[in-house]
Amino acid sequence: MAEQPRNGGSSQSRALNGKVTVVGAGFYGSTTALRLAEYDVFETVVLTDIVEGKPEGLALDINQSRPIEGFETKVVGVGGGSYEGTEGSDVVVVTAGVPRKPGMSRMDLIETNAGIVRQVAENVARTSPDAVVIVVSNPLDEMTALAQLATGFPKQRVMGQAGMLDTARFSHFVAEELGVPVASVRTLTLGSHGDTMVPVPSRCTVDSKPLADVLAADRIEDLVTRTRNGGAEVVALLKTGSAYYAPSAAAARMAKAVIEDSGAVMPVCTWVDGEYDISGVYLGVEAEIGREGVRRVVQGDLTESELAGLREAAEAVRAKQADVADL
Ligand SMILES: NC(=O)C1=CN([C@@H]2O[C@H](COP(=O)(O)OP(=O)(O)OC[C@H]3O[C@@H](n4cnc5c(N)ncnc54)[C@H](O)[C@@H]3O)[C@@H](O)[C@H]2O)C=CC1
Ligand SMILES: CC(=O)C(=O)O
Repeated sequence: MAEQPRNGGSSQSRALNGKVTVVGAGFYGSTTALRLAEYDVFETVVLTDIVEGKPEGLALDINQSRPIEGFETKVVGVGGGSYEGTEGSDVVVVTAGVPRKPGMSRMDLIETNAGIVRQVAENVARTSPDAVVIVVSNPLDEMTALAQLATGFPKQRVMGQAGMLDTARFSHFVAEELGVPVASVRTLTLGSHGDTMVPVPSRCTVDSKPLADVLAADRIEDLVTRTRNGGAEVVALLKTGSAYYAPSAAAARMAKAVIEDSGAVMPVCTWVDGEYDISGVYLGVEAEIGREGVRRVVQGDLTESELAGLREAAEAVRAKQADVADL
């Protein structure tokens, strides 16, 4: 008997809802589009790029996997920098921009990517004025602030993806270290997607036990450092380009939480206005995500040193975010 598609070939389709546009059909954008299509939640995933042919080809390729994987979401590719077909998107994921090379910091990308993100944001504001925007281009905290300025959207409708990824890396490292299922591990990272990232060991558990009860302090510190350098570790191994499997999983989950209005609480880069006594800055904190973007920032307990780290991160990114308006 021939292999059946995942849905068993049923002609009954589930209710699909809304449109998500992924800007940038590189490694991050194309894997995000694939994950979003495979969720089978959105009606349409639009993949766009300045390059002609690549998004169209990737869309055709993903669509041809529909009978095998059993999803009904359709992917549309739009090249040449056009936004035709993206109009009225509910969610836009901005992956356009250059990735870093070995030895570069995310901040080394700021001038090049600011020009790209500004141009993309202006097009998004014109074509999808009600969208929730999820920025991933680096340097993340600064590009998120720039996208909000350039779209003019309310701050809760523009957020950045970093904390989900950094948290996932931390969880993976803890699970590997202890030889336990990743599902038994809960971790958290806050702060910036850069040197002032704040992994939060006091909020980490393994099978509901505090991490400090199951792992020695010096090993926890090693994993904190490895998490802070998680992106650079992959860049050094790849030699060209940066990570995209874990990053795309993180961005796709955020987009899904928006369209499903799920209220999921996740670490994201969002506008902080008073929480932790920090104000007026885009920063990595936990937030409840729904159809309107960030419903609210969720303030959790932190130790004194973790709180000091978060405030330090806020000051570091505030200074850079103040400059992005001029880029
Ligand atoms: N926030 C995070 O956690 C992470 C962020 N990143 C960042 O995501 C960005 C993309 O990474 P990759 O996909 O690996 O790079 P890539 O080089 O594979 O793809 C970037 C794509 O953007 C396109 N592009 C450039 N200018 C554009 C414009 N004006 N409009 C539309 N498309 C445009 C390029 O043609 C290219 O296809 C980088 O800035 C990278 O640093 C990557 C991983 C994690
Ligand atoms: C590229 C990047 O930001 C990361 O992998 O963390």
